[in-house]
Amino acid sequence: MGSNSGLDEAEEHLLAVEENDQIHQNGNKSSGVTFEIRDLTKTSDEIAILSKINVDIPRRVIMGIIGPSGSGKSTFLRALNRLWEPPSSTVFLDGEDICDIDVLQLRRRVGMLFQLPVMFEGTVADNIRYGPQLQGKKLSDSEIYDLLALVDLDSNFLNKPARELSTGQAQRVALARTLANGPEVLLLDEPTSALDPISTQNIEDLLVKLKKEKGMTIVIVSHSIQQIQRIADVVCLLVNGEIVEIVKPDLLSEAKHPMAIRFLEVSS
Ligand SMILES: Nc1ncnc2c1ncn2[C@@H]1O[C@H](COP(=O)(O)OP(=O)(O)OP(=O)(O)O)[C@@H](O)[C@H]1O
Repeated sequence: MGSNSGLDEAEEHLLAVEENDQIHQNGNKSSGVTFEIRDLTKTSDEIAILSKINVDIPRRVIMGIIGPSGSGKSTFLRALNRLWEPPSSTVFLDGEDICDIDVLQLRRRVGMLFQLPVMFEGTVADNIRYGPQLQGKKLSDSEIYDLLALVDLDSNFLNKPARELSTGQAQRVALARTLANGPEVLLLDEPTSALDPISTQNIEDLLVKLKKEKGMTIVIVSHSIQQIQRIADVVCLLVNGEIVEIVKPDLLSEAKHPMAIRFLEVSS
């Protein structure tokens, strides 16, 4: 399925997600597509890492990306904010080729969170102030309180040394730091794989809240099919650099690609 042919049903599903009333009610922007990805291909030493990826990521949805190790999930995610530079005219954000967008501007609009949060020197407040400061904007304490509240941390965290946080707390501060830039899109690469179940649930609840209350578009790579089924509206299954299925998470068991079936069998 190199060119993702035969995905008509999935495209219909994506349109249905997009048409969802709740999605229309949130945020100020008109509904539609956040990312359009057209024939996104990457090869290394003649091996296809991404192979003719064609997919639209609708606004205000959580899209889960799953697939076997080495199938290209992180590479795909990194292409969306140019941590890996995609070929021009393959990834469009709000209709604009991302290669034509200033890279710092793009990364403010498309924030990213990794598996392990990296805290900068200084306090939690210093970390959260960092991004806006680069744009010459100084966040007030009350703006930082609001961001901390959004990630369910109380105001006592403001002056804590960031390096003394637990991994779960640090991941939430990393999320607040990303949100301080006011992104439209969040990319998450296995954001909870280093966290305990309660911290994991906190982050999952937060992502759903950010989609519903802030109208954000979220793309999350996860090794946990259960996690994707809990929070995603739509899921892409990547195998050998190809999208072989785009389905509603509760229909994953109906995947038809042999590698997809094998992956789902061993993952559930
Ligand atoms: N910079 C690079 N240069 C060459 N090959 C790379 C590079 N980055 C990744 N790869 C290769 O591309 C393939 C896809 O890697 P990627 O990290 O995107 O997979 P993944 O699905 O995220 O894997 P995992 O689930 O193990 O994190 C792998 O075979 C990897 O070795």
